[in-house]
Parts: sequence; structure tokens; C-alpha cells
Amino acid sequence: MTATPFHAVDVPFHAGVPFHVYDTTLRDGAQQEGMNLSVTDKLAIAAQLDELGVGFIEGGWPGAVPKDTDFFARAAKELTLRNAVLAAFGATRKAGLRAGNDPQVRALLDAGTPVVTLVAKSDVRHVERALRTTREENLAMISDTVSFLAGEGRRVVLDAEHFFDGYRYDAAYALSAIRAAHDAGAEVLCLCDTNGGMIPSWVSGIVSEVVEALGGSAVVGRTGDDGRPAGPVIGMHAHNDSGCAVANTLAAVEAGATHIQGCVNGYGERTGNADLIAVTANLQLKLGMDLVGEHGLREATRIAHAISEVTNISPFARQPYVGQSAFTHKAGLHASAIRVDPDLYQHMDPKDVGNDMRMLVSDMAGRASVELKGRELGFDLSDRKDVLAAVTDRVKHDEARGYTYEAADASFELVLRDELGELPRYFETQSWRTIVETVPDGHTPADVYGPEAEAFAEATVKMTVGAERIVATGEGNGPVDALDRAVRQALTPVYPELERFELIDFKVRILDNEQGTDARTRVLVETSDGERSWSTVGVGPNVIEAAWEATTGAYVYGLIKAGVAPAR
Ligand SMILES: CC(=O)SCCNC(=O)CCNC(=O)[C@H](O)C(C)(C)COP(=O)(O)OP(=O)(O)OC[C@H]1O[C@@H](n2cnc3c(N)ncnc32)[C@H](O)[C@@H]1OP(=O)(O)O
Ligand SMILES: CC(=O)C(=O)O
Repeated sequence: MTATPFHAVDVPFHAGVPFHVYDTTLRDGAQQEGMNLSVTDKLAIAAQLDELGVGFIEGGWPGAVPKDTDFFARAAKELTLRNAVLAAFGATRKAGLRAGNDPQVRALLDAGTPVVTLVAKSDVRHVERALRTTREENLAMISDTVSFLAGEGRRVVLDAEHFFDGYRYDAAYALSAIRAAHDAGAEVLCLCDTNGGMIPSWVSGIVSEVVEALGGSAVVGRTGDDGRPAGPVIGMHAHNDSGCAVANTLAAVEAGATHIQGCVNGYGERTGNADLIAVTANLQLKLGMDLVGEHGLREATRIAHAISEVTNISPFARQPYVGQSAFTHKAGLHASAIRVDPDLYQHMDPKDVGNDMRMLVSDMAGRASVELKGRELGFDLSDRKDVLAAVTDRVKHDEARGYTYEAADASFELVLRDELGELPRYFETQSWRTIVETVPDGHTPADVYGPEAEAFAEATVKMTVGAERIVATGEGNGPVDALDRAVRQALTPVYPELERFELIDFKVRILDNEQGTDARTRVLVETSDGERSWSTVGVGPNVIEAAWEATTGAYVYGLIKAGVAPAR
């Protein structure tokens, strides 16, 4: 693979200028529907964010959300951060109060963080209709609160809520709000697209005008003699309602912003915030800015998934950079070019964000896909053109009948081994049958057949294992369970490894459902041996036959991986 991705730009952007990567997963991310983080969860996520290399972690709103107050108290004792500093989030003082007398503002001080981020109104319509105060009082609320907190030694970030909408409505007032904060000592003026409706050209236009109006932010060529920003640090906080949060953040940076806010995995209220990993990867890998260091980005996939574990929200497979499908290739034409050079169909090396390239084999595969998938599974097929052609044909034929190998790597390996003549014959099935008993609604088998009765179904299998013919029976909750018990009864004495195999997922899909009872059924099963898991597929005229193929395939695959030799 070549070292330089095709679209990387060589010129470092904002060279030498301090740049802030500010994470708000624990505050704005936690505003996502369905997210409910405990204090322990928040501490665990903060540690991961620090490892990613962000500079600021906004931990929540102390004084407003009791868990967030606890978070800052526990973080002070339990959290050791190597890269980041903590920020406490809150609002400007209430109208008519002194900042120092507003309990909400005092709670921000009590959080003990070096940074305090204040949300402030910058859209005059919000001042008049939501805050129900005057334009002047809102500016005083900003100015008083910032100067009070700065006077107490806090670095202050101002989150100018609805800045872009406000600027489009009344630019002079929006500018006066952030100017008030700057004059009172705010270090960062972060422009928020609170409703998430902006598009990149609007953002870059407005940010450029703000940079111009405030005497210049940290744009290249706009630094003072000491190399520090000539004007206030301008930030960007984007929501994704128009699907443009990442693009809007990049547009703001290209227009001069040097502070970016976002959430890992794009968490956040409504459609989420700018995905901080995508923003950071774009800026670092495409524009040459060193934001979280090479190490941080190389950990990004692991960290994104570790955070998903804590939030208990399944990772999004198609998430840019870190999703499971981000570097996964299905089309045969792609695979044939990737075999020559992965960069031909990838915008970057997945390793740079800790992700991996994967190949899928399906009816869209060609011989190159099979060769690359084989390589992924440990088979060198480069000079086995006969096998490549046979496997490709078989996959296309099977998929036309309802199989899906892209979701069943283990079944694909069994096909490959079969065509290579390397498929061990652990057993031969002569026949199987299963009988389902029904009992009246609301009853159990025990009610009907007596206290010893446990099962609704029974099964018999006839198999040969080596030279031995075996007949075994099983009882279960249903026909698939009964058959599985019968197979285990038959095979476990010869292959005790089977005892460790456990079915952990079972998915049934009716194919061609317009054909009613003639439809075919596909079953995908996931099996585990306690250490690893694998997926197999079966297709049949009914769920029992499909499940038989999928589960027996799973046992064969498991025995191969356990290094078991077939009985003689
Ligand atoms: C854009 C964002 O996402 S900002 C973050 C939003 N996050 C949250 O709201 C989560 C935490 N919020 C809370 O726990 C509560 O809403 C609290 C504790 C902050 C306030 O609760 P309450 O006192 O019951 O007020 P309520 O939520 O009904 O209304 C918010 C109040 O804050 C005022 N307010 C809103 N924005 C600001 C601001 N930037 N500066 C000062 N006051 C503000 C509103 O005018 C309203 O005042 P009112 O009570 O005098 O009418
Ligand atoms: C501050 C914030 O979260 C917003 O304006 O969206």
C-alpha cells in the first residue's frame, strides 16, 4: 500500500497555531434520546476521551443535573487526565441577578474545573421571546458572568447559542453578544448551529465575516508577533439536522475557526452533534493538522467502540472512519482493483484510524473477491484459478437460492474447504426426524403428560461417525431444540469439544414471502465456544431444515477450528 492517501493535502493548515479539540459527549451527547449515563459511565468515557487525545472534556452541567454535580466531585478524586482538562457547562446568570449571587453560576465555580463553558443567547429573537428580557440585559448577563468567572481564575468558553440563525437575522446583535464576552475576558467564542440547519457555504461565509469583524482569529497569516492568535479564538459547535455537521465544522475551520466541538460517534440531541472522530480525522489526515497525534487516531476505532459499550448504543456500522463497514468491500470490480492496490478503492489506510479492510463474498463477488476473502481467512488461492472459479460460481448459485455468505464467514470457509478438498468429514447424516407435540393453551407438557414431561418436541437422528452407526434422540422446547439435543447426544461422546459450543444468536428470515407456504426460509446462527464466535447459514423449505444446515455447519466449523481430527 502506498504511504500517502490520494486526497491528502500537503500544506499544514493553521500551522503553529494552538488548536482546541473540545469534546461534549458527556453533556450534549448525553442529550441524545435513549442515552442515560451513570456517573461511573461518564468517568469511564472521560478516560477513553483522554486517551483519544482531546484537549477538553465537557463533563456536564453541575448544579442543574445532580449526576453531573457528582461527576465533577468524583472526577476530582478519581480521574487522572493526561491530555485533557475538564470543562463545566452552564448558562449566563439569570436576568436581574448578580452573577456571584446566581446559584447556578456558583455551582459552576464549585465544580472546580479550570474551564467553564457558558451558553449565551446571541439570537435576538431568543433574547426577546425565550429569555423574555431586553437586548441590553442579555449583553449584561454575558458580560457579568464571563468577567465574574474569569475573575475567579476560570478559562471561559462562550457557546453562542443559535449564533448562525441569529446572525442571518440580525448580524449586528449576534456580533455584539460575542464581543461582550470577548471584552469581558472569554478565551473562546464558540459559534453554535444549535438548530443544525446550516450548510457549509453559509457557515464559511459567516465565520469569515466574524473573523474579520473581531480583528482576526487564528487564521494562517493572522497571528500576532508571538505566534498566538491575533484575535479571539473562534469555535464551531455543529448539530447534524441538515446532515452537514461534519462538513460545517470543516468549513468553519477553513474559514478561520481554531476550536472545534463535537461528540464521539456523533451522539447528541435530535440527529446528533458533529462526529468528533470524523472531524478530527479529516483535519488531521486530510489537512495535515496535528490535533490528537498519530497514536490517538490509531486508537479511534477501538475507543469509538469502547464508548458504544458504555453508552449501550450499538455501533453504527456505516460510521465514517471507525464503522465496521467503513473499509468493507462487496463489489467484485472493487476487489479486483484492491488486489492490485487497496488505495484504488480506499480514501486512506484504515490502520491510520485503527480500522481494518474487510472483504465480503456474495453474489456480487468475482474471483478477486474470493481470492482476497480467502487470504483474510488464511488461504493462499493466488494460483488456484480452478478453485476461485468453482467457489465464485457456487457462491453466486447459492445466493440466488437465498444463502448470504457476507453474514456467514464460517459457511463460506466450509465452501472454500470443500472446493479445495480440505473439508473434514466428521459425520454423515443418514436421516433425521422430529415430532412436535401440542398442548392446550395455557398448559405445559407437565400438565398434560405428568410431572416428568419437559418437552414439547422430540427428535431422532441417524448418523455414522467413522465406522460407527449411531441412533440418538433428544427432547426440547421445539423441533429445532430437540434436533440439536439429538445431534449433541450422537456426537458428543466422540467429539467432547461440542460441549463448549453454544448457540448465541438465531435469526430467521422468510424469503420470497409472496409465495406464502412455498417460501424458502433462511436461518443464520451465531455459535460461540466461549472465546470466539462464528456465523453459519442454512436455507430450506422450512425453518427446521434451514436450522439443521446452519447448526451442523457450525459444529463442523467449530471442530475444524478446535483442531479436531475426524473419527475413523
Ligand atoms: C443548546 C443547549 O443544548 S444548552 C443545554 C441545555 N441543557 C439542558 O437544558 C439540560 C439541563 N437543564 C436543566 O436541568 C434545567 O432546564 C435547568 C436546571 C437548567 C433550568 O430549569 P428550570 O429552572 O426549571 O427552568 P426551565 O428549564 O423551565 O427554563 C430554563 C430557564 O433558563 C433560562 N435560560 C435559557 N437560556 C439561558 C441563558 N443562556 N442564560 C440564562 N438563562 C437562560 C430560560 O429563560 C428559563 O428561565 P425562566 O425559568 O426564568 O423562564
Ligand atoms: C450550546 C449548545 O449545545 C448548542 O447551542 O447547541
